[in-house]
Amino acid sequence: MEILKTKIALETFVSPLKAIGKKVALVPTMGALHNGHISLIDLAKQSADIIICSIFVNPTQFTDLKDLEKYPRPIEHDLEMLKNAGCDAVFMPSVDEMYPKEEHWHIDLGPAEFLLEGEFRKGHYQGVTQIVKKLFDAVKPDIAMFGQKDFQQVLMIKNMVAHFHLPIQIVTCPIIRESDGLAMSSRNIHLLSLDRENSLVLSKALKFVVAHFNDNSLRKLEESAKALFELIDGVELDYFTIANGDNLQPAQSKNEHHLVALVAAKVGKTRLIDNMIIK
Ligand SMILES: Nc1ncnc2c1ncn2[C@@H]1O[C@H](COP(=O)(O)OP(=O)(O)OP(=O)(O)O)[C@@H](O)[C@H]1O
Ligand SMILES: CC(C)(CO)[C@@H](O)C(=O)[O-]
Ligand code: BAL
Repeated sequence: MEILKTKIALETFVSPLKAIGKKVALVPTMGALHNGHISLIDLAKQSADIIICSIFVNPTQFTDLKDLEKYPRPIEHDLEMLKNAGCDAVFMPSVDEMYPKEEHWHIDLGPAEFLLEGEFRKGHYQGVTQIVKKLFDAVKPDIAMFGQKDFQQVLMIKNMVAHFHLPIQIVTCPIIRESDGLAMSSRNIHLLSLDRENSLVLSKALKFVVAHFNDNSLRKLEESAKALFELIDGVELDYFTIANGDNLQPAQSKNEHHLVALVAAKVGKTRLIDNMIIK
């Protein structure tokens, strides 16, 4: 597995492969890898010849400095996991490599930018699309894999790709969960034992809404889900919503084509997100 730290090294690796017609997949990550990330690598292998994983903790998408400072960075373990998964190359640039000079970035991502995560992490999706565009420019992949766990992120990245007319296929990969239902996430490492137990309320509330979808109105379902959070000390709900899966506006009718339940909550000091597609 190649370890590439500069854009020049990346280009030297990838250009000859593209020149002979190899299909290149990019799996962007911030490291602290788990089986959710590995599932993205596995799916990439099914649709491309060369798999490149990027590891970069992108400062411009963090709205909370403490969150950035304590983001886990177990790089040796990550490299071992990627090698075992059959990844061809890892792109792990420094902050200076990706941001050599101060720059302004602002693109129109549509009204969904300001909802949900965009409301609680203001400017987050400008930072995410800024770095993903840089990664796309550096790798020039044919296809890029993203997790459904970051549902809104996939929507924002698709909007960015449309904005720049990039010829890149964006694939949404299913959420990988622990056996008790908790969605795998790099930040789960911060959950102390009681928090770990309490964290199950996210997936339980989502499952409740999916299971009882036909029994009640949308607003009643949301109320019942929210009530589950009130029962637990040490969990602070940011939002629980049933939304239109195409634009993330609160769903107005059960007849809408795509519906998704989305949740974000602070469990102890750790903020978690999760979602389940209803239809
Ligand atoms: N449980 C999961 N199942 C499938 N994909 C996942 C899962 N967790 C993360 N991903 C995807 O992996 C990619 C990289 O995510 P990232 O490195 O931020 O990891 P993470 O676990 O989401 O970390 P955190 O949410 O704590 O930042 C993203 O596209 C993300 O959606
Ligand atoms: C897509 C991404 C790698 C951009 O930094 C990040 O937001 C993530 O890990 O989901
Ligand atoms: N997985 C999304 C990246 C972030 O939380 O910043």
